[in-house]
Amino acid sequence: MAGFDDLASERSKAQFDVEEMKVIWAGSRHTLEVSDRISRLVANDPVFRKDTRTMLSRKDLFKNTLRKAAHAWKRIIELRLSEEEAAELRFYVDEPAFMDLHWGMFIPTIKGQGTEEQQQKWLPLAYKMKIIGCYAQTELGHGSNVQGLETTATFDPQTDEFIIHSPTLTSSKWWPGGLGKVSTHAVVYGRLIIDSKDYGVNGFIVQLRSLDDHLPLPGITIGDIGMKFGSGAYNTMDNGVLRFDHVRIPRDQMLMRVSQVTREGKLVQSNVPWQLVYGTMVYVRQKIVSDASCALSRAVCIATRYSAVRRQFGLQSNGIETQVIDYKTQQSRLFPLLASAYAFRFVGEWLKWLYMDVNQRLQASDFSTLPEAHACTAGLKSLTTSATADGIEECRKLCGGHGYLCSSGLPELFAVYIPACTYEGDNIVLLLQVARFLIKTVSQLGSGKEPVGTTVYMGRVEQLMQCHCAVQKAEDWLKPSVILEAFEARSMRMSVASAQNLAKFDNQEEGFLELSADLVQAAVAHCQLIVVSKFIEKLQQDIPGKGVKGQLEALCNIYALFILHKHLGDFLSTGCITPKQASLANAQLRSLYSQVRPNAIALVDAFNYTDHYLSSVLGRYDGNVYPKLYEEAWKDPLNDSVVPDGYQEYIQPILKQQLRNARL
Ligand SMILES: CCCCCCCCCC/C=C/CCC/C=C/C(=O)SCCNC(=O)CCNC(=O)[C@H](O)C(C)(C)COP(=O)(O)OP(=O)(O)OC[C@H]1O[C@@H](n2cnc3c(N)ncnc32)[C@H](O)[C@@H]1OP(=O)(O)O
Ligand SMILES: Cc1cc2nc3c(=O)[nH]c(=O)nc-3n(C[C@H](O)[C@H](O)[C@H](O)COP(=O)(O)OP(=O)(O)OC[C@H]3O[C@@H](n4cnc5c(N)ncnc54)[C@H](O)[C@@H]3O)c2cc1C
Repeated sequence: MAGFDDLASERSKAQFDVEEMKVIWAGSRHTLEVSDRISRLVANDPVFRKDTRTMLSRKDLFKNTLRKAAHAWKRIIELRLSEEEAAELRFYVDEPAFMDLHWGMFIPTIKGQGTEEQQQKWLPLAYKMKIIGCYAQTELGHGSNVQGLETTATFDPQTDEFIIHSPTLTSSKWWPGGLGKVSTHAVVYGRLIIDSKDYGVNGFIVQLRSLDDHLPLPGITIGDIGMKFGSGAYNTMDNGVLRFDHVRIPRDQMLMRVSQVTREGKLVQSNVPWQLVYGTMVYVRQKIVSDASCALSRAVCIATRYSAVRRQFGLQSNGIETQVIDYKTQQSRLFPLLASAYAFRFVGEWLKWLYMDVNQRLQASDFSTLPEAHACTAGLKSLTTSATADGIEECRKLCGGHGYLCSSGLPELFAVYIPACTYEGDNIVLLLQVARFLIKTVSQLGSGKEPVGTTVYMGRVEQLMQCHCAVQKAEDWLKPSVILEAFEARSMRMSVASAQNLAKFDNQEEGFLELSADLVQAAVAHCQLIVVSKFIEKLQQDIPGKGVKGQLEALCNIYALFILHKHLGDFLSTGCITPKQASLANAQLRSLYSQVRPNAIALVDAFNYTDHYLSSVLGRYDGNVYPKLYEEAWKDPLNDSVVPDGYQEYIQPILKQQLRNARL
């Protein structure tokens, strides 16, 4: 039968060791073992079923999410899961919920911005879930501009308390996940006011609801902000609104790692940079980059499997039609996304390392790498989430009409994923941060301050401003040194051009605003260089398993040449390559697609996703698409009755011409 045979035959064609590729994708044998075991545990538990999600009303959907969250917590305790296993379990439950914010932002904020004493007091309560917390930063009037927040935290020396207040409508907290209906506590960001002086934004731990009856505490108005994009999707989350009317908290509930307020009302600064108040965002952005590869690979797995099952046109000699995956247009849309999923996986792995390294340095009072960590997390979060959101939508189109059905899994994945381009920093706002960092780095060239980390290539400014690409034949594009030089030269030249244009302005801030669209492009070029170079670095490691390295090399080249093709204007206008070299790159790309084609199914099998996680009829491991699509359609509540509700009221009168007669 179509599907079963197609995917089995595809699997038999694979030219590499899929089990070893699974290890590379997971990061290690240990991680593969944990994710494999936990994903199956979730898949086999009926409470974690997902198939009715899009049919439920908001209230039922939300209650169902609460049920799953409680069950997940119960299983974590019963099975004595480690922190790593518990995180995997929440991941595979695959339903945005208050738990994400409690574990993903509230706890990390206390760890990163609380003193030892504060950590000792709050963390045990949070770890045992005796309190549930969220991250309340964004307000109705301000999200991107954190320094523009209006909530105030005024020190009262009489009582040794802070008074938390929302002075305007626009100062209402708006968006925090988990806030609307569940959280008992929040880290609230507000302006620290002492003796009428404004000391800028800081974090404060505030209890919101009673631990006895869950009612809001006096002075607190709280609720959900309403339905969001898509059915199901992110509506499992209670994004909330919160207002304070002179709510008092003890002084020791200001997070005091960065600065402290003494009993006398004096502000004392620590030796750590004030930007650590933004630290949780760096942590979460890093996490979002890793998650981008999960979301993109999930969509790509569905679209690739379905493309091998789906046949259209072109009767072959055996009388069957062509698998759509064999069309070159399908390959040129699908395989760059497959390559991007692997590229984002490896850059995410590297970013995790970078984040851990920065953290260790911070503990030892070395703050030197913080600006680079901020630029990398901001830039890569922006690059990977934008590409993933676009990629999921492309996968939907790659699946034709059936991709538009909820049972394909793609509409919900898209709806859940797209806010990643906005939350944790709007993607354009974040790229402008990268641009500032690049302009600063360029302006310091020649000053004796050598660029470090991901900007080290800028130290070779003279060479990169003049070099000529050495490609003479298509295969030359397979050399990592050639690809790297082209990407470095493009990024260098775009940053230098932006800096030169900026220098023409008397007022730098005005110039930055005027040139911001170009600056964003320079930032994108730099971030794409990081992704390409980290993929190349990954290939320099020892990679065991028959044919595994060869496949990864092909994917790395596809990613790089696809980006080159997509941004050809940049490469040509900066003189990094010639039109002839561009056309050779295109020819090489076509040849790489042919190389990947027989391995495509095995390359998505290496993600090791269960059918439960994919939740897609089109992406089923067994390829049994048509019978299951057919079966799925009959489950729709509209099909509960043969004649629909409303027939007698609305359809019958039309058919019986009662309405027309009434008008005549
Ligand atoms: C179906 C699957 C379901 C499973 C679900 C699983 C999900 C798991 C993933 C997790 C997902 C999360 C759910 C969503 C949660 C969302 C939460 C939020 O959105 S929280 C709110 C986030 N808000 C933002 O990101 C705001 C963005 N704005 C800013 O960060 C700042 O305002 C900024 C940086 C734009 C401007 O800052 P500022 O006004 O201070 O000005 P400057 O630009 O001049 O910066 C001054 C100086 O500081 C440096 N800087 C800035 N930021 C940082 C930083 N974070 N770290 C270090 N340094 C920083 C900047 O470079 C300047 O330096 P200088 O040397 O002076 O140039
Ligand atoms: C699903 C979801 C979950 C969220 N969860 C949380 C949470 O848990 N806690 C929390 O505190 N917040 C949360 N947020 C809020 C989120 O962090 C903000 O929405 C985000 O930071 C963007 O800010 P904004 O909404 O103010 O966008 P705006 O800044 O108003 O953006 C509007 C437009 O203006 C542009 N723009 C803004 N500034 C500039 C500039 N300087 N230069 C050029 N263009 C600019 C943007 O690019 C965008 O196109 C969440 C948001 C969503 C959607």
